[in-house]
Amino acid sequence: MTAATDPVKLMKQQVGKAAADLVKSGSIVGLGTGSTTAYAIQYIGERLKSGELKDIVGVPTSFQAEVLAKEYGIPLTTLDAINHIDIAIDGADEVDPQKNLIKGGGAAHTREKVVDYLADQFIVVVDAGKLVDRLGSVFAVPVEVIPMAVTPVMRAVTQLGGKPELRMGVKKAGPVITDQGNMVIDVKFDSIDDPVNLEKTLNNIPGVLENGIFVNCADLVLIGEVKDGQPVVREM
Ligand SMILES: O=C[C@H](O)[C@H](O)[C@H](O)COP(=O)(O)O
Repeated sequence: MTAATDPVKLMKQQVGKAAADLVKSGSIVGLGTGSTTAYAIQYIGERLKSGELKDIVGVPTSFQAEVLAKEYGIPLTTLDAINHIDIAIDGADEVDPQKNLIKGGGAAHTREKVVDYLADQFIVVVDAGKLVDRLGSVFAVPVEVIPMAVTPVMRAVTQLGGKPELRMGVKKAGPVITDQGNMVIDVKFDSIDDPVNLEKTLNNIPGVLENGIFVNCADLVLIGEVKDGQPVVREM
């Protein structure tokens, strides 16, 4: 693995590697999405290539994860072909002290939620900048919406006290389109006091497919930090 030099990249790389080290031979592995998980996927591939790891099969949570897994030689499967997932490794945009998460900065939270909740062990990999006292402090909640329902869903989340913004593409005119062909509304709340209920309330709005609040799901949160110029990984 090429060493990263940027401190944030270094933290992501170290924490991704630490999670990849927890994967055992013979496992079915949920492969998350994002820049941190990308390092875990890379390192799982390197362990497979070196023969240290054998008989791994991955379940990708996005087109990005699928492409990376193929690049690093990780065989893939689908949920139709398996009856469980041993371990899932995935990033997050915010993590609170109860290990509740906001995910979906890469618009992949719908498939991630399916895979991460199915896993016997779900490991979250983040750099220290993702830790918050209360969900919603910094990040908006990504809400995947079917295209014809964007306007009524924006109205409904405004009535709940949120400030909605349709996520727009970068280097692409128009809105971001998810792997499912839908759109994403980022909803900023001043404060999320009850993530358990907000997750359900958002998903009950007609036209919403899934939102990025993950509660009671993470088993282990690994945090990458740089201390005295050295990358370290600690458990939450
Ligand atoms: O949709 C994307 C995912 O939920 C990511 O896992 C999340 O946004 C964290 O990504 P990153 O590791 O790039 O910060």
